[in-house]
Amino acid sequence: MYNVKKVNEDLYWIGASDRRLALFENIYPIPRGVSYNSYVILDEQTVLLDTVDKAVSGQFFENLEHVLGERKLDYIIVNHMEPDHCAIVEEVVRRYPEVKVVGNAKTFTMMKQFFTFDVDAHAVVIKEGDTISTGKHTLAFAMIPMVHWPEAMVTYDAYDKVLFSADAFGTFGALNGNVFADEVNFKEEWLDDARRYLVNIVGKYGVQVQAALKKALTLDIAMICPLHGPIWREDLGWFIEKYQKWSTYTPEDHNVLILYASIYGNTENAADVLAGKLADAGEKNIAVYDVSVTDPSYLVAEAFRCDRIVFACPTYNAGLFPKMETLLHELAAHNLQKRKVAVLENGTWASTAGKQMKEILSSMKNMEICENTVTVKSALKENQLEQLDQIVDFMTKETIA
Ligand SMILES: Cc1cc2nc3c(=O)[nH]c(=O)nc-3n(C[C@H](O)[C@H](O)[C@H](O)COP(=O)(O)O)c2cc1C
Repeated sequence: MYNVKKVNEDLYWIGASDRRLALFENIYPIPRGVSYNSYVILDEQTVLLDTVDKAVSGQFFENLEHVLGERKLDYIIVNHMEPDHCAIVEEVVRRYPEVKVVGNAKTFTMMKQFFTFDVDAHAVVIKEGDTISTGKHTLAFAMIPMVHWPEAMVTYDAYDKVLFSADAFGTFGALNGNVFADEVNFKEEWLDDARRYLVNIVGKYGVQVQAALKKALTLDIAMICPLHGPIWREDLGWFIEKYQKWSTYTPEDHNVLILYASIYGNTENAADVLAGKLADAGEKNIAVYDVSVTDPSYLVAEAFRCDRIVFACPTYNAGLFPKMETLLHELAAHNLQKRKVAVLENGTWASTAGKQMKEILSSMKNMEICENTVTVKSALKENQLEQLDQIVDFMTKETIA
Protein backbone atom coordinates (compact mmCIF):
# COMPACT_ATOMS: atom_id res chain seq x y z
CA MET A 1 0.00 0.00 0.00
CA TYR A 2 1.20 3.51 -0.77
CA ASN A 3 2.19 5.56 2.30
CA VAL A 4 2.72 9.22 1.43
CA LYS A 5 2.43 12.55 3.22
CA LYS A 6 1.12 15.82 1.82
CA VAL A 7 3.72 18.35 2.98
CA ASN A 8 2.03 21.40 1.52
CA GLU A 9 -0.23 22.38 -1.39
CA ASP A 10 1.88 20.93 -4.20
CA LEU A 11 4.54 19.00 -2.25
CA TYR A 12 4.46 15.33 -1.17
CA TRP A 13 6.83 13.20 0.89
CA ILE A 14 7.10 9.78 -0.77
CA GLY A 15 10.01 8.28 1.14
CA ALA A 16 10.20 5.28 3.41
CA SER A 17 11.99 4.08 6.55
CA ASP A 18 14.28 1.11 7.12
CA ARG A 19 14.23 -0.36 10.63
CA ARG A 20 16.05 -3.55 9.64
CA LEU A 21 19.42 -2.09 8.62
CA ALA A 22 21.97 -2.54 11.43
CA LEU A 23 24.77 -0.34 10.09
CA PHE A 24 24.24 2.84 8.07
CA GLU A 25 26.96 3.10 5.40
CA ASN A 26 27.85 -0.32 6.76
CA ILE A 27 29.61 1.31 9.69
CA TYR A 28 27.27 3.37 11.91
CA PRO A 29 24.83 1.51 14.18
CA ILE A 30 21.29 2.80 13.73
CA PRO A 31 19.16 1.24 16.48
CA ARG A 32 16.37 3.76 15.70
CA GLY A 33 16.44 2.96 11.98
CA VAL A 34 16.77 5.51 9.21
CA SER A 35 14.44 7.20 6.74
CA TYR A 36 15.18 7.77 3.07
CA ASN A 37 13.28 10.88 2.03
CA SER A 38 12.07 11.64 -1.46
CA TYR A 39 9.72 14.41 -2.53
CA VAL A 40 7.37 15.18 -5.44
CA ILE A 41 6.16 18.61 -6.56
CA LEU A 42 2.95 18.52 -8.61
CA ASP A 43 2.92 21.75 -10.59
CA GLU A 44 2.14 22.31 -14.26
CA GLN A 45 5.08 19.96 -14.57
CA THR A 46 5.93 17.19 -12.13
CA VAL A 47 9.21 17.02 -10.27
CA LEU A 48 10.75 14.16 -8.26
CA LEU A 49 13.49 15.30 -5.86
CA ASP A 50 15.93 12.49 -5.11
CA THR A 51 14.97 8.87 -4.67
CA VAL A 52 15.71 6.27 -2.00
CA ASP A 53 17.90 3.33 -1.04
CA LYS A 54 17.30 0.05 -2.85
CA ALA A 55 16.06 -1.44 0.44
CA VAL A 56 12.84 0.57 0.30
CA SER A 57 12.41 0.86 -3.49
CA GLY A 58 9.16 -1.15 -3.48
CA GLN A 59 7.45 1.31 -1.16
CA PHE A 60 8.95 4.24 -3.05
CA PHE A 61 7.52 3.17 -6.43
CA GLU A 62 4.07 2.53 -4.94
CA ASN A 63 4.22 6.01 -3.45
CA LEU A 64 5.44 7.65 -6.66
CA GLU A 65 2.76 5.98 -8.76
CA HIS A 66 0.06 6.96 -6.31
CA VAL A 67 1.09 10.64 -6.20
CA LEU A 68 1.60 10.94 -9.97
CA GLY A 69 -1.60 9.10 -10.84
CA GLU A 70 -2.04 9.36 -14.61
CA ARG A 71 0.49 12.19 -14.94
CA LYS A 72 3.91 11.68 -16.45
CA LEU A 73 7.10 12.47 -14.60
CA ASP A 74 8.78 15.50 -16.14
CA TYR A 75 11.88 15.95 -13.98
CA ILE A 76 13.96 14.06 -11.45
CA ILE A 77 16.41 16.28 -9.57
CA VAL A 78 19.44 14.44 -8.16
CA ASN A 79 20.83 16.58 -5.34
CA HIS A 80 23.15 13.81 -4.16
CA MET A 81 24.55 10.78 -5.97
CA GLU A 82 25.17 8.59 -2.91
CA PRO A 83 23.50 5.20 -3.54
CA ASP A 84 21.23 5.49 -0.49
CA HIS A 85 19.51 8.25 -2.49
CA CYS A 86 19.96 7.35 -6.09
CA ALA A 87 20.49 3.62 -6.44
CA ILE A 88 17.13 3.41 -8.22
CA VAL A 89 17.48 6.36 -10.58
CA GLU A 90 18.01 3.93 -13.47
CA GLU A 91 14.73 2.18 -12.61
CA VAL A 92 12.91 5.53 -12.46
CA VAL A 93 14.22 6.37 -15.95
CA ARG A 94 13.15 2.93 -17.17
CA ARG A 95 9.61 3.41 -15.82
CA TYR A 96 9.35 7.06 -16.91
CA PRO A 97 11.39 7.17 -20.16
CA GLU A 98 10.55 10.82 -20.95
CA VAL A 99 11.88 12.08 -17.64
CA LYS A 100 14.61 14.74 -17.67
CA VAL A 101 17.34 14.14 -15.10
CA VAL A 102 18.62 17.36 -13.48
CA GLY A 103 22.08 17.53 -11.96
CA ASN A 104 25.39 19.30 -12.16
CA ALA A 105 28.34 18.19 -14.25
CA LYS A 106 29.81 16.11 -11.41
CA THR A 107 26.44 14.42 -10.90
CA PHE A 108 26.46 13.08 -14.43
CA THR A 109 30.07 11.95 -14.32
CA MET A 110 29.17 9.83 -11.32
CA MET A 111 25.86 8.73 -12.84
CA LYS A 112 27.69 7.26 -15.84
CA GLN A 113 29.96 5.40 -13.42
CA PHE A 114 27.10 3.90 -11.42
CA PHE A 115 24.62 3.16 -14.21
CA THR A 116 24.48 1.94 -17.79
CA PHE A 117 21.44 3.80 -19.16
CA ASP A 118 21.88 6.56 -21.76
CA VAL A 119 22.44 9.37 -19.27
CA ASP A 120 23.09 12.02 -21.92
CA ALA A 121 19.67 11.37 -23.47
CA HIS A 122 18.01 12.53 -20.23
CA ALA A 123 20.56 14.93 -18.71
CA VAL A 124 19.75 18.57 -17.94
CA VAL A 125 23.08 19.94 -16.69
CA ILE A 126 22.69 22.86 -14.32
CA LYS A 127 25.25 24.96 -12.51
CA GLU A 128 25.31 27.30 -9.52
CA GLY A 129 22.41 29.75 -9.63
CA ASP A 130 20.56 28.12 -12.51
CA THR A 131 16.79 27.82 -12.20
CA ILE A 132 14.05 25.64 -13.65
CA SER A 133 10.43 26.84 -13.72
CA THR A 134 7.76 24.15 -13.54
CA GLY A 135 4.72 26.47 -13.55
CA LYS A 136 4.07 28.26 -10.27
CA HIS A 137 7.31 26.91 -8.78
CA THR A 138 10.77 28.13 -9.68
CA LEU A 139 13.57 25.84 -8.51
CA ALA A 140 17.05 27.29 -7.97
CA PHE A 141 20.22 25.25 -7.49
CA ALA A 142 23.24 25.86 -5.23
CA MET A 143 26.31 23.66 -4.99
CA ILE A 144 27.41 22.39 -1.57
CA PRO A 145 30.52 20.41 -2.52
CA MET A 146 31.82 17.95 0.12
CA VAL A 147 28.66 18.05 2.17
CA HIS A 148 29.61 15.38 1.93
CA TRP A 149 30.29 14.32 -1.69
CA PRO A 150 31.79 16.56 -4.43
CA GLU A 151 28.57 16.72 -6.49
CA ALA A 152 26.22 17.56 -3.60
CA MET A 153 23.82 20.42 -4.22
CA VAL A 154 20.63 21.85 -2.76
CA THR A 155 17.42 22.91 -4.49
CA TYR A 156 15.43 25.93 -3.35
CA ASP A 157 11.77 26.31 -4.27
CA ALA A 158 11.20 30.07 -4.19
CA TYR A 159 7.41 29.67 -4.40
CA ASP A 160 7.01 27.69 -1.15
CA LYS A 161 10.38 28.80 0.32
CA VAL A 162 11.44 25.17 0.69
CA LEU A 163 15.09 24.12 0.81
CA PHE A 164 15.68 20.56 -0.36
CA SER A 165 18.91 20.18 1.60
CA ALA A 166 20.38 16.83 0.42
CA ASP A 167 22.21 15.18 3.35
CA ALA A 168 22.45 18.46 5.25
CA PHE A 169 20.04 18.78 8.21
CA GLY A 170 19.50 15.04 8.13
CA THR A 171 19.56 12.60 11.02
CA PHE A 172 19.45 8.90 11.80
CA GLY A 173 16.08 7.62 12.98
CA ALA A 174 13.08 6.12 11.16
CA LEU A 175 10.04 8.32 10.57
CA ASN A 176 7.11 6.80 12.45
CA GLY A 177 4.12 8.50 10.87
CA ASN A 178 5.28 11.94 11.98
CA VAL A 179 7.36 13.45 9.17
CA PHE A 180 7.75 16.91 10.76
CA ALA A 181 10.34 17.75 13.44
CA ASP A 182 7.69 19.73 15.34
CA GLU A 183 5.58 16.56 15.64
CA VAL A 184 8.25 14.72 17.66
CA ASN A 185 10.38 15.44 20.76
CA PHE A 186 13.33 16.31 18.57
CA LYS A 187 15.42 18.01 21.25
CA GLU A 188 15.06 15.07 23.66
CA GLU A 189 14.77 12.05 21.35
CA TRP A 190 16.49 12.97 18.07
CA LEU A 191 19.28 15.44 18.81
CA ASP A 192 21.88 12.80 19.78
CA ASP A 193 21.26 10.94 16.52
CA ALA A 194 21.33 14.18 14.51
CA ARG A 195 24.68 15.08 16.05
CA ARG A 196 26.08 11.57 15.55
CA TYR A 197 24.91 11.58 11.93
CA LEU A 198 26.40 15.00 11.10
CA VAL A 199 29.71 14.77 12.94
CA ASN A 200 30.50 11.25 11.73
CA ILE A 201 29.41 11.65 8.13
CA VAL A 202 30.21 15.32 7.50
CA GLY A 203 32.21 16.34 10.61
CA LYS A 204 35.49 16.43 8.75
CA TYR A 205 34.11 19.02 6.32
CA GLY A 206 33.32 21.86 8.72
CA VAL A 207 34.57 24.51 6.32
CA GLN A 208 32.37 23.16 3.54
CA VAL A 209 29.34 23.00 5.84
CA GLN A 210 30.01 26.62 6.81
CA ALA A 211 30.09 27.57 3.11
CA ALA A 212 26.78 25.77 2.58
CA LEU A 213 25.24 27.49 5.62
CA LYS A 214 26.38 30.89 4.30
CA LYS A 215 24.50 30.22 1.06
CA ALA A 216 21.43 28.90 2.87
CA LEU A 217 21.29 31.93 5.15
CA THR A 218 20.88 34.22 2.14
CA LEU A 219 17.58 32.47 1.37
CA ASP A 220 14.17 33.04 2.90
CA ILE A 221 13.57 29.49 4.12
CA ALA A 222 10.21 28.41 5.52
CA MET A 223 10.91 24.68 5.35
CA ILE A 224 13.90 22.35 5.16
CA CYS A 225 13.36 18.97 3.46
CA PRO A 226 16.43 16.79 4.15
CA LEU A 227 17.14 13.34 2.74
CA HIS A 228 17.07 11.64 6.16
CA GLY A 229 14.95 12.34 9.22
CA PRO A 230 12.16 14.83 9.81
CA ILE A 231 11.19 17.89 7.77
CA TRP A 232 11.73 21.28 9.48
CA ARG A 233 8.95 23.88 9.22
CA GLU A 234 9.26 25.49 12.69
CA ASP A 235 12.19 26.58 14.90
CA LEU A 236 14.62 26.21 11.99
CA GLY A 237 17.02 28.61 13.72
CA TRP A 238 17.55 26.21 16.60
CA PHE A 239 18.72 23.44 14.29
CA ILE A 240 20.75 25.78 12.07
CA GLU A 241 22.50 26.98 15.24
CA LYS A 242 23.44 23.36 16.03
CA TYR A 243 24.93 23.08 12.54
CA GLN A 244 26.84 26.31 13.14
CA LYS A 245 28.37 24.79 16.29
CA TRP A 246 29.13 21.35 14.88
CA SER A 247 30.69 22.76 11.71
CA THR A 248 32.91 25.18 13.66
CA TYR A 249 33.90 22.48 16.21
CA THR A 250 32.35 24.60 18.95
CA PRO A 251 31.30 22.46 21.92
CA GLU A 252 27.60 22.53 22.78
CA ASP A 253 27.94 21.67 26.47
CA HIS A 254 30.29 22.69 29.27
CA ASN A 255 30.70 19.09 30.32
CA VAL A 256 33.61 16.74 31.04
CA LEU A 257 33.82 13.59 28.97
CA ILE A 258 36.00 10.71 30.24
CA LEU A 259 36.95 8.13 27.63
CA TYR A 260 38.78 5.12 29.03
CA ALA A 261 40.13 1.80 27.94
CA SER A 262 40.79 -0.94 30.45
CA ILE A 263 41.56 -4.61 30.13
CA TYR A 264 41.25 -5.71 33.74
CA GLY A 265 39.53 -2.74 35.38
CA ASN A 266 42.37 -0.77 36.98
CA THR A 267 42.38 2.06 34.44
CA GLU A 268 38.61 2.02 34.63
CA ASN A 269 38.87 2.40 38.40
CA ALA A 270 41.18 5.39 38.01
CA ALA A 271 38.71 6.93 35.56
CA ASP A 272 35.87 6.44 38.03
CA VAL A 273 37.85 7.91 40.94
CA LEU A 274 38.64 10.92 38.73
CA ALA A 275 34.97 11.27 37.80
CA GLY A 276 34.12 11.30 41.51
CA LYS A 277 36.66 14.03 42.17
CA LEU A 278 35.32 16.10 39.29
CA ALA A 279 31.84 15.74 40.77
CA ASP A 280 33.15 16.84 44.17
CA ALA A 281 34.57 19.89 42.42
CA GLY A 282 31.09 20.75 41.17
CA GLU A 283 31.09 19.23 37.70
CA LYS A 284 27.67 17.99 36.63
CA ASN A 285 26.56 15.60 33.88
CA ILE A 286 30.00 14.02 33.64
CA ALA A 287 29.98 11.51 30.75
CA VAL A 288 32.11 8.35 31.10
CA TYR A 289 32.52 5.69 28.39
CA ASP A 290 34.47 2.44 28.03
CA VAL A 291 35.83 2.67 24.49
CA SER A 292 35.84 -1.13 24.17
CA VAL A 293 32.08 -1.44 24.39
CA THR A 294 30.87 1.80 22.84
CA ASP A 295 30.73 2.26 19.09
CA PRO A 296 33.20 5.01 18.07
CA SER A 297 30.46 6.97 16.29
CA TYR A 298 28.84 7.67 19.67
CA LEU A 299 32.19 8.71 21.18
CA VAL A 300 33.04 11.03 18.28
CA ALA A 301 29.62 12.66 18.74
CA GLU A 302 30.19 13.06 22.48
CA ALA A 303 33.60 14.61 21.85
CA PHE A 304 31.92 17.16 19.57
CA ARG A 305 29.30 17.87 22.26
CA CYS A 306 31.58 18.34 25.31
CA ASP A 307 34.22 21.03 25.83
CA ARG A 308 36.60 18.99 28.03
CA ILE A 309 37.86 15.44 27.55
CA VAL A 310 40.00 13.05 29.61
CA PHE A 311 41.59 10.08 27.84
CA ALA A 312 42.57 7.17 30.11
CA CYS A 313 44.43 4.26 28.54
CA PRO A 314 46.66 1.31 29.47
CA THR A 315 49.91 0.71 27.61
CA TYR A 316 49.42 -2.32 25.41
CA ASN A 317 52.41 -4.10 23.89
CA ALA A 318 54.38 -0.83 24.07
CA GLY A 319 51.57 1.03 22.31
CA LEU A 320 48.07 2.32 22.95
CA PHE A 321 45.21 -0.03 23.66
CA PRO A 322 43.92 -0.56 20.09
CA LYS A 323 40.36 0.69 20.65
CA MET A 324 41.68 3.93 22.15
CA GLU A 325 44.23 4.36 19.39
CA THR A 326 41.50 3.92 16.79
CA LEU A 327 39.27 6.43 18.54
CA LEU A 328 41.98 9.06 18.83
CA HIS A 329 42.75 8.77 15.13
CA GLU A 330 39.01 8.96 14.39
CA LEU A 331 38.78 12.20 16.38
CA ALA A 332 41.78 13.62 14.52
CA ALA A 333 40.33 12.49 11.18
CA HIS A 334 37.07 14.29 12.02
CA ASN A 335 39.03 17.47 12.63
CA LEU A 336 38.03 17.71 16.30
CA GLN A 337 39.64 20.83 17.76
CA LYS A 338 39.29 23.52 20.42
CA ARG A 339 38.97 21.18 23.42
CA LYS A 340 40.62 21.06 26.85
CA VAL A 341 42.15 17.61 27.21
CA ALA A 342 44.10 15.57 29.77
CA VAL A 343 45.56 12.07 29.71
CA LEU A 344 45.87 9.29 32.28
CA GLU A 345 48.07 6.32 31.40
CA ASN A 346 48.54 2.91 32.94
CA GLY A 347 51.47 0.52 32.56
CA THR A 348 52.82 -2.33 34.57
CA TRP A 349 56.45 -2.25 33.41
CA ALA A 350 56.96 0.51 30.82
CA SER A 351 54.19 3.07 30.31
CA THR A 352 54.12 4.77 26.90
CA ALA A 353 50.38 5.42 26.51
CA GLY A 354 50.48 8.97 27.85
CA LYS A 355 53.15 10.13 25.43
CA GLN A 356 51.46 8.44 22.50
CA MET A 357 48.06 9.95 23.32
CA LYS A 358 49.60 13.41 23.62
CA GLU A 359 51.30 13.01 20.24
CA ILE A 360 47.95 12.43 18.54
CA LEU A 361 46.22 15.20 20.52
CA SER A 362 49.00 17.66 19.71
CA SER A 363 48.37 17.05 16.02
CA MET A 364 44.82 18.44 16.45
CA LYS A 365 44.15 22.20 16.24
CA ASN A 366 43.70 24.45 19.28
CA MET A 367 43.83 21.67 21.86
CA GLU A 368 44.65 22.86 25.40
CA ILE A 369 46.54 19.84 26.77
CA CYS A 370 47.09 19.38 30.52
CA GLU A 371 50.83 19.26 31.12
CA ASN A 372 50.54 16.68 33.89
CA THR A 373 50.08 13.11 32.74
CA VAL A 374 48.75 10.85 35.46
CA THR A 375 50.74 7.62 35.38
CA VAL A 376 49.17 4.63 37.12
CA LYS A 377 51.47 1.66 37.71
CA SER A 378 49.07 -1.26 37.36
CA ALA A 379 46.57 0.06 39.92
CA LEU A 380 45.85 3.53 41.37
CA LYS A 381 47.36 4.13 44.83
CA GLU A 382 46.42 6.57 47.61
CA ASN A 383 49.59 8.60 47.06
CA GLN A 384 48.54 9.30 43.48
CA LEU A 385 45.24 10.97 44.28
CA GLU A 386 46.82 14.41 44.17
CA GLN A 387 47.84 13.72 40.56
CA LEU A 388 44.14 13.34 39.84
CA ASP A 389 43.52 16.63 41.65
CA GLN A 390 45.84 18.29 39.14
CA ILE A 391 43.58 17.11 36.30
CA VAL A 392 40.55 18.34 38.24
CA ASP A 393 42.18 21.77 38.67
CA PHE A 394 43.06 21.91 35.00
CA MET A 395 39.59 20.88 33.94
CA THR A 396 37.74 23.22 36.29
CA LYS A 397 39.81 26.39 35.94
CA GLU A 398 38.56 28.86 33.35
CA THR A 399 39.89 28.16 29.86
CA ILE A 400 42.65 30.65 29.20
CA ALA A 401 41.82 30.67 25.50
C1 LIG B 1 48.21 -7.77 26.45
C2 LIG B 1 48.79 -6.77 27.41
C3 LIG B 1 49.90 -6.04 27.02
C4 LIG B 1 50.44 -5.10 27.89
N1 LIG B 1 51.54 -4.38 27.49
C5 LIG B 1 52.09 -3.52 28.35
C6 LIG B 1 53.28 -2.79 27.99
O1 LIG B 1 53.78 -2.90 26.89
N2 LIG B 1 53.84 -1.96 28.91
C7 LIG B 1 53.31 -1.80 30.17
O2 LIG B 1 53.87 -1.05 30.98
N3 LIG B 1 52.16 -2.46 30.54
C8 LIG B 1 51.56 -3.31 29.65
N4 LIG B 1 50.42 -3.97 30.00
C9 LIG B 1 49.81 -3.71 31.34
C10 LIG B 1 48.69 -2.65 31.21
O3 LIG B 1 49.17 -1.48 30.66
C11 LIG B 1 48.01 -2.31 32.51
O4 LIG B 1 48.97 -1.88 33.45
C12 LIG B 1 47.23 -3.48 33.08
O5 LIG B 1 46.48 -4.09 32.07
C13 LIG B 1 46.28 -3.03 34.21
O6 LIG B 1 45.39 -2.05 33.71
P1 LIG B 1 43.88 -2.46 33.38
O7 LIG B 1 43.32 -3.17 34.57
O8 LIG B 1 43.18 -1.17 33.12
O9 LIG B 1 43.97 -3.34 32.19
C14 LIG B 1 49.85 -4.89 29.16
C15 LIG B 1 48.68 -5.58 29.51
C16 LIG B 1 48.17 -6.53 28.63
C17 LIG B 1 46.95 -7.29 29.03
